[in-house]
Amino acid sequence: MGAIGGEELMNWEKMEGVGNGREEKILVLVRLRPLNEKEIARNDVSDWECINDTTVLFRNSLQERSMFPTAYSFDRVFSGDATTRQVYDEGAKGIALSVVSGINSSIFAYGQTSSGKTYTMTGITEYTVADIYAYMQKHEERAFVLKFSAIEIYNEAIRDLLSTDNIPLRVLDDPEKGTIIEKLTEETLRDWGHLKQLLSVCEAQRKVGETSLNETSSRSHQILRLTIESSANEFIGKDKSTKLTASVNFVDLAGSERAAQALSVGQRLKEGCHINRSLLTLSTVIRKLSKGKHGHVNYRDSKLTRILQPCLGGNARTAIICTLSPAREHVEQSKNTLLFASCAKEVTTNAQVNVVMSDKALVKHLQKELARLENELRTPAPPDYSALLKKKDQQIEKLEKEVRDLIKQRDLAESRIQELLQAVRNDQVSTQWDGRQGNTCADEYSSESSSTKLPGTTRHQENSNSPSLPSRTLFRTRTEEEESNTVCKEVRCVETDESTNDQTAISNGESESVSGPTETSHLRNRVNIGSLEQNFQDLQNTINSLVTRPYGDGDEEQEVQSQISNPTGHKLTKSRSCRANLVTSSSPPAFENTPPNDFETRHSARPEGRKLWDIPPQEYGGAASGGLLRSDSQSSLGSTMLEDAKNKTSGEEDIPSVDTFVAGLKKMAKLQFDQVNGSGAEGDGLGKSVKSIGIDSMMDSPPADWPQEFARQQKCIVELWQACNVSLIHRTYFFLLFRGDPMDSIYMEVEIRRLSFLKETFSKGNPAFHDGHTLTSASSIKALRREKAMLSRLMNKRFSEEEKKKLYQKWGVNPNSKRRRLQLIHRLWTNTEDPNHLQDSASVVSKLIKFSEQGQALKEMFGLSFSPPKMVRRSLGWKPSMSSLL
Ligand SMILES: Nc1ncnc2c1ncn2[C@@H]1O[C@H](COP(=O)(O)OP(=O)(O)OP(=O)(O)O)[C@@H](O)[C@H]1O
Repeated sequence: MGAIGGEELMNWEKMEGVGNGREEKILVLVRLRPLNEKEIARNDVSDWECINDTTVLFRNSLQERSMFPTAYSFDRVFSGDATTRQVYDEGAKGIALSVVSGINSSIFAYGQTSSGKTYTMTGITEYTVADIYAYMQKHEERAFVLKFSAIEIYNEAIRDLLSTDNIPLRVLDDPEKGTIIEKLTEETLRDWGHLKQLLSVCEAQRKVGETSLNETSSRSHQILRLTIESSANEFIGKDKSTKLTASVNFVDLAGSERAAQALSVGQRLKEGCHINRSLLTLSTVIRKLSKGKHGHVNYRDSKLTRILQPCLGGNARTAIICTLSPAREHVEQSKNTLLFASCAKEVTTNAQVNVVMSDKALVKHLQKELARLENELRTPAPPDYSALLKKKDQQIEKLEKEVRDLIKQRDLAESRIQELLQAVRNDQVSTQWDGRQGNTCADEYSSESSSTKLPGTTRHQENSNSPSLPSRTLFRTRTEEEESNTVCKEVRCVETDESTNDQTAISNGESESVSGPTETSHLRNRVNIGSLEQNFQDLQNTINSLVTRPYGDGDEEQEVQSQISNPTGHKLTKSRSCRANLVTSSSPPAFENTPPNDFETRHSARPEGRKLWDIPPQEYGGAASGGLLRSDSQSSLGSTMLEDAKNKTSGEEDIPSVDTFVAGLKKMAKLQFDQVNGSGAEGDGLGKSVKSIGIDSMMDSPPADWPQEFARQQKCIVELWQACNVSLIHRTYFFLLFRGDPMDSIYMEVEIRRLSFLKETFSKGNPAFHDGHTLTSASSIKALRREKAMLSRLMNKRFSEEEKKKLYQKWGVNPNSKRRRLQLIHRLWTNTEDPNHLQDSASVVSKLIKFSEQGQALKEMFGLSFSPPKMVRRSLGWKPSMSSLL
């Protein structure tokens, strides 16, 4: 038995330059076994030849596949006549004996079944242990403790080979020790004889079975672990005592096999599957590690790799002995083994000397470290004052700027408060003045008992053909002076004449329309309230920004806020018309508990039991783009085509349906019809203004030069659409439905007047009120932008790639640009001069919203077409046909 001396070991370490935490590659040895008796008996020949100490050659004597031999190089190769002693001495010894220097080490045997793994590992284990004992004997100055444990992994279950229990053991992750096996027996060795006895126990316990390739085939992976702890005798029990501790693993893997070759069935087949699977995981781990330690390595995919993780790229020195069978029938398996060996030689490990300090030594070391740190703290490095000063200066400068900005904002807020107060005073004065006139909105609310016949009724009374309207009185139930000194009026409108049969005027939730001074005054009040709301909103925005400032002066903020919330010492309460603006407010406004009045109870504008801020914005008329108005009621008119249009347009993409559009048109026409007849509803700034700019002309028959007039009106409408940011879908519906028929004149007129009013209102920066919701220039732009985005999303659904390509080309859009679909939509309806552009725009949008272009047919379906008016009387000529529509 060869022995190793301490000096020899130390020399070897110096020579190799390892053991101090440097990386080294796994040592890969290849051992070719000689042909066995069976193989010789069947005249098998070996195609493998070790041409030198490091190269093995595959020489295919049959030359079936390649004319040329293949050479494989490794750290060391051993031919069939090499002994295990040679393999140990010239290969594995250096690695195995690192353990005595406190370095973990592992020796693996890898190869196909019957290639000689167990044969080799038995010898290697024996020689290593013998050398370790020899080393211990030569180093009496150190005290050694040897511990031994042994496991086998059989069918993915871990078994303690030193225990007769067959209970599988669990693998655990210990934060300090890493992967450990729970309840594993670890025997402290008494002597070499004791170890020999334990090794024979393991051999007896290990699962071995007969296969056609190996009579004593190992059916499990075996890991024998020898742990050596050593410390110098002179320091034992003393402060300076340190201990070296390391383990050497002897790993005899189960052999890879082909079920067909091993003729495996039943239990053997099952074993073979587990063996091959865990070996595959080992190969994968090795392959990944051979490419560098980047990314995830699947150690946890098998118990084998999980337990051997430190040996594979961790804190250990590792040698792998790859065993080959020379027989021709095993060529493929041998090549696979060499492939594994080639990968393994690229894997690096990082072995370190494992020094364990005694508790006393550790305390001493820590005390020393603590003293060093305390010393550092006592004499800190001088700070960089100039850099600190510079930083402080910058902070001061920033804060000064913030203060200047805040002062500016405070001044602005103060001036807005003044403006608001002035506006409120003016409003009060005008209300009082209007009250004296007896014809104003304030007058309408002035007395519960008085019943005043309105001047606006005169016209109807003159007209004997029209039914006379009932006299109505609108009255105010409370004012700010009378009740809560509110700045905005809390008003409600009720009919005094409950007995009247005429409910038409209020059936839409609208108030009575009157002309003359009453109308003017009411309108002025509305405008005043509208601009007050705007002021209030602006003011609130300013307040919000002031309140959220990070460096605000608390007193200043409070002062501003108290001025805003109580500028006249009164509590600010918004009128009902202000409520929509308060929907976004986080706290409920002061009228939260105001019960619905008679008017609201009877009409759906404010559902009972439901607060106004609970109502979703769309119920106020969500399409605030000056175009389509949403209608809850769906037209019963329709055919398959209409239904189709409805289903396709009002569904998934939230496209207003064509009947919603038609309902809006009809409503508008009805409103204007009522205006002209004096029986209509008011309460809508838009309707009133339309009337005030001369609705009567609508009753004229279409002019003789109607085609020219139609072109002029259409151009005018298209320009107004653009100016008022009208919905593209509205434009498309309108454009496709009204194509120049003389009967279109009424709708054309209505559209022009509506849009002219909107344009004028927007140009003054005022909001327009319509159908219970507020339209502003900004809100219409926003809504249009939303609609364009929605249409652009539909491009992919409605057009094929080819069609889209053509469209991009036609509309001058770069087909490669990122936002090409939106760019295209943005180009639609922009050129108001070019009829082709308009027609093309309508075509694109109609396809996107799946709207049929059969305008005339649809018009008839919706009842938008009517007989040419009989112009008997200017004021009545179109009324019968119009009535039939409404
Ligand atoms: N180098 C060698 N010289 C002489 N005989 C050998 C050599 N290697 C292996 N043998 C013999 O070959 C047979 C199979 O060897 P061994 O059991 O070690 O193979 P194995 O690779 O461990 O197989 P398995 O994976 O099936 O357990 C044994 O009888 C063994 O004695």
